[in-house]
Amino acid sequence: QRCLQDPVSAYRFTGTVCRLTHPAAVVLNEKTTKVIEAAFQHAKYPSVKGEKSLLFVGRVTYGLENLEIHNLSIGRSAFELRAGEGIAMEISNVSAIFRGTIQYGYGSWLVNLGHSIDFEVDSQIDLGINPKLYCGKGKVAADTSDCYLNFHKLHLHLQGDKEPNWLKKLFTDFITFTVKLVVKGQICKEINKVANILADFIQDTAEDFLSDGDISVDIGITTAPVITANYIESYHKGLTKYNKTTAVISDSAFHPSHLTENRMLYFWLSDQVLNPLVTAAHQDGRFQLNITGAEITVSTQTVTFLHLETVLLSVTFSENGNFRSDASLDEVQSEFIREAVEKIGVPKVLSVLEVEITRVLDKQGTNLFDIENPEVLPRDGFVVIQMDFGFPHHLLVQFLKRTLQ
Ligand SMILES: CCCCCCCC/C=C\CCCCCCCC(=O)O[C@H]1CC[C@@]2(C)C(=CC[C@H]3[C@@H]4CC[C@H]([C@H](C)CCCC(C)C)[C@@]4(C)CC[C@@H]32)C1
Repeated sequence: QRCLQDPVSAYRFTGTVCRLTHPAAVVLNEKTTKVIEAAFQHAKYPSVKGEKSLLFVGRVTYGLENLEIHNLSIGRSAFELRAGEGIAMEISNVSAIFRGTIQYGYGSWLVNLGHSIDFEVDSQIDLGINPKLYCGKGKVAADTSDCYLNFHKLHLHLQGDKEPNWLKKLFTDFITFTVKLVVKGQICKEINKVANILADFIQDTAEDFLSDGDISVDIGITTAPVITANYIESYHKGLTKYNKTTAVISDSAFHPSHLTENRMLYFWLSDQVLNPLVTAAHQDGRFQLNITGAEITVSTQTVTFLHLETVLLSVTFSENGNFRSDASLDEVQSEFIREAVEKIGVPKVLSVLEVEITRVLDKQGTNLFDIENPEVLPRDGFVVIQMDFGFPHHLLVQFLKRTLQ
């Protein structure tokens, strides 16, 4: 299913929503300088060659090779969420030294001369990027083509400055113009690559988190993310896949008012995501539980439990949380089952479910995230999971390793 243009109509097919508020973006932004550093260092600077014909005199050839970046340091990064537009980012006080080799020569019908010297350019740059988020191949993608570099300082040093001044004068403009052009082109291209690797990394991590064994969840997006001054919000299918069957969602009805803005990270999950997920887990034998040996007294009868599972399978819970039996049972049996379920079954199942959910969360690596005060809020037709978090350093290392592959 392709991305729907209109978010409101897309909400019907949206099983899960992720809202990242401004405080969360502040935490992520603290790592931006590391991401930008990776982009500068990972950029490849192509060689540049040119020649200029001089009438009746001959032609001058020149080229820039082996351009490398050294002594990179990134100042500070500031950002702003621009409603309905995107993210405005300013990375200031980027200082770096570019080193390379300049080839120059003179040729005519009479003589050909050539020489090369090493140069160093000491630079101070301010970087501006305005990422826009869009729907790219079913995932959130970033367009950072609105990218510019302001060079505050660009001092050229030729090899030991042993060369004559005329050479420096002749080539200073060429070298500084070419370094500006090559560096801007390569850095902005690298940043776009890194931004999309980051977006993919986050979505792949979320998809991996929701997959275990034969059960997986398709969190492809249903429409482009929405950006307000306070948050970034993405809309995902949330379709459970199990045994070659994929769940269907047609009217899950998300509304932005379902979420607040005082926590860092929100996940909105429709019951139409949770029900197929729990059903698949049950069919996959994840929730088998035998309770034997327990005794209860109903009226004057004491019955020993042999298999509560048998009793539970014949009991379903009604909408308001009370239970009703499937089969028509007489009064004593019905009371017996009520006691059995409420006094033994539910506490026992909850204690086991708590352990099982914690095991799954740990197995999926949740414990590796610095999650603070997570809350699970069941609502009518959906569940909200909200939390604060610290950005774990190991996650940045994992991401940068993927960037530098
Ligand atoms: C019991 C308590 C424990 C609970 C533990 C969690 C339980 C969760 C349960 C269910 C979860 C189910 C829902 C999962 C759906 C998640 C889908 C999901 O993965 O949603 C993500 C979609 C992409 C994105 C919008 C996002 C987050 C960050 C965004 C990125 C931030 C910066 C990125 C810029 C492009 C970087 C620019 C800087 C660069 C140097 C130029 C940006 C904006 C790209 C997009 C992502 C959320």
